[in-house]
Amino acid sequence: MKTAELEKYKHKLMGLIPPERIVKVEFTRPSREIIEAFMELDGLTPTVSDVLDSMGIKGAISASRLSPIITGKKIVGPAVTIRYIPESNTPDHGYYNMERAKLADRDVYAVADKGDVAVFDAAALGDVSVMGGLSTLVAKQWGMAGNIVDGGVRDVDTVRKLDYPVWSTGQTPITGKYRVEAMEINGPISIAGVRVNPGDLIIADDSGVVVVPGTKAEEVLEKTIAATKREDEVVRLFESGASIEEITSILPPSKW
Ligand SMILES: O=C([O-])CC(=O)C(=O)O
Ligand SMILES: [Mg+2]
Repeated sequence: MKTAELEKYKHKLMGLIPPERIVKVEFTRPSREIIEAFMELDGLTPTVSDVLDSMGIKGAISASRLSPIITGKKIVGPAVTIRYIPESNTPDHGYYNMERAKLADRDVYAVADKGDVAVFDAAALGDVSVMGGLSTLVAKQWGMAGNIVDGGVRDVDTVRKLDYPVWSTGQTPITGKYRVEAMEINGPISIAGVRVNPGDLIIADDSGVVVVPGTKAEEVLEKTIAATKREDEVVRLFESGASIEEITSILPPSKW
């Protein structure tokens, strides 16, 4: 990216990644209204996962694959992305030659808007960290909604103390410094086999993570509200002792 376009972010960028590896800083995000409407719903990721199934979209990832570091959290926000690949040298080279580490997490927060979700494609290297306590402090301070890390996270106690929502492949003491290299900010990435473009809507809770294509966010919201209402009605009918005929009549057969 041209340095001129990054001028606006100059006061926050730490220069952790060469500027030409920042693909874009402007892109369309789902509106605040859509995000808030999703946030109000209970049982969120399972219902959205069903809706994506019905629309033929691959977007859901289980919590056993990307696990919440703090349970009981729910986040909804537009994705900003960062992609890592492994270094070929062992870390000794980096330490011995006092090389600069190639983690760029704080630069992805620097080009994000408040309420964005930082999504890390770290090649599913769960034993190697691409963020920790310092990273969490910066992300929280700058108003990120949370992080989704297909890779490792360390300083887990600090992440919990700062009460910042993070889902990850692994938790580890082993740093990614000199083990991985940040290749791109805000390009398309994949996490757990699911594609993420910047501006896609990320939804995460205790059941897992779903990725909703940005352009489909409104349609998915409408369908999710309708499905949630149907399920709430089933619960109400069960609790009020309604007949099985009555209950099954309001749900599509696929629900059973
Ligand atoms: O080395 C790392 O993985 C990053 C780290 O500890 C931090 O952000 O505090
Ligand atoms: Mg640390």
